[in-house]
Amino acid sequence: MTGTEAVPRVLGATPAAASGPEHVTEPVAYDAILLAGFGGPEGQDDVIPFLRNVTRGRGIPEERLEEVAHHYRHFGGVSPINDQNRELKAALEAELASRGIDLPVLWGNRNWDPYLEDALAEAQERGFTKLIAIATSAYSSYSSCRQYREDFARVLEEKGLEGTIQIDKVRQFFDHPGFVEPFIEGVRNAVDELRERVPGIDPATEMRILYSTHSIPSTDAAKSGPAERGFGEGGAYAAQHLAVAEIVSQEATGGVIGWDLVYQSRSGPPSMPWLEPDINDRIAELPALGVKAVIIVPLGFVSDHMEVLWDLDNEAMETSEENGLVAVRVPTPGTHARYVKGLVDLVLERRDGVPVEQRPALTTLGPWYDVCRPGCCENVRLGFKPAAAGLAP
Ligand SMILES: CC1=C(CCC(=O)O)c2cc3nc(cc4[nH]c(cc5[nH]c(cc1n2)c(C)c5CCC(=O)O)c(CCC(=O)O)c4C)C(CCC(=O)O)=C3C
Ligand SMILES: [Fe+2]
Repeated sequence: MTGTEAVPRVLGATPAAASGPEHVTEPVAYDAILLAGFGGPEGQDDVIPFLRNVTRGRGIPEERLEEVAHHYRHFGGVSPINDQNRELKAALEAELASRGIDLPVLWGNRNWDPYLEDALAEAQERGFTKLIAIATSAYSSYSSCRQYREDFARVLEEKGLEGTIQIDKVRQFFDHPGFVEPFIEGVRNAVDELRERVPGIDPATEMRILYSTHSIPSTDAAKSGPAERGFGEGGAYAAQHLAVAEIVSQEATGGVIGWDLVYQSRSGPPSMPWLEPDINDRIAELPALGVKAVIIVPLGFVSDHMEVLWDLDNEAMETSEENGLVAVRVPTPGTHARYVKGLVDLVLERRDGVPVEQRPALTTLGPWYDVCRPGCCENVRLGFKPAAAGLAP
């Protein structure tokens, strides 16, 4: 700490995240923000081509694809994710305007229209050469960080824009207050709601908080984040979720209510290990512990996309009911004012080259890196691919 300002760093600073080549503290004159989304289908005809885009070369079993296609078909073939990103883009533009910041927002997706290619074409047309990307994913792993960076590099290469357009990326923001505070508020509200719905309930013994995130293959998890920091089997991915869950529990309940980190939306062949326990398996164990009500927190997700609507609001809710539990699902950050403000702060942090000591982070793991090391979050199954926004090898 420099002592200039009280930064809300609940657990104090950690040497591992201290200033180094992974943090950029030189100001950069960015031309625009690149909002990089996942993308989703917007009609029945889009469903299969979209799923082909997502799963190309991944070895996802046919039955799993049919199952996921069914989730989309249930909602008319429309994923909510594109509208959520349209709303986020509008909210970012309003926040930027209200703060007098002149940075246009270009939106492009990895897997569906509008594509990253379209956003880059627009950047080229408008003569932009320095973009700061916000990917709609908060944690470190292949799927939630590196895959975005590889796609930036691929599109720049395909368009012959390497060396002309620079794409930087804001740090993974899992422990930024703008991302975490909406969850704290959501858990507080959920506790109040459950007290009303289950009169006389004892939160300490009869409530449980389940922090849920996307399962990923165990090999991807082990490779998430820099190996040097020794995060163990679950890698930075599991460590980050555990640290954020701890903070949310402390801030929202004083640590009184018991909690677990659980996983959802497993894919891949059954023979391949993915992170566990599955949320539904954990829910089924809770009645035997005396639990009567469960608070489901979609801690791994920035908005209410398909995995939240289907796997939590449908499946996990049904499992809770079957097990005689009252359940509440907490909102995702979505377009919460604190989240939107936080994303703009993350952009300014890079534009202005804010010293690391002044960057807010609520866990000892962060503030996370601006530029990743060469092998960070590499996918061992798919092999090495070049990635933008990284340190030179
Ligand atoms: C960590 C993670 C996030 C980040 C969490 C976050 O920050 O949001 C995320 C986000 C998303 N994943 C999404 C959709 C899909 N993901 C799939 C497949 C996979 N996801 C994986 C992981 C993640 N995925 C993995 C390891 C696979 C296996 C294939 C592979 O190794 O790459 C498949 C194929 C079918 C299947 O296998 O399930 C689909 C359709 C959507 C759009 C939802 C909508 O339309 O609303 C979003 C935002
Ligand atoms: Fe996914």
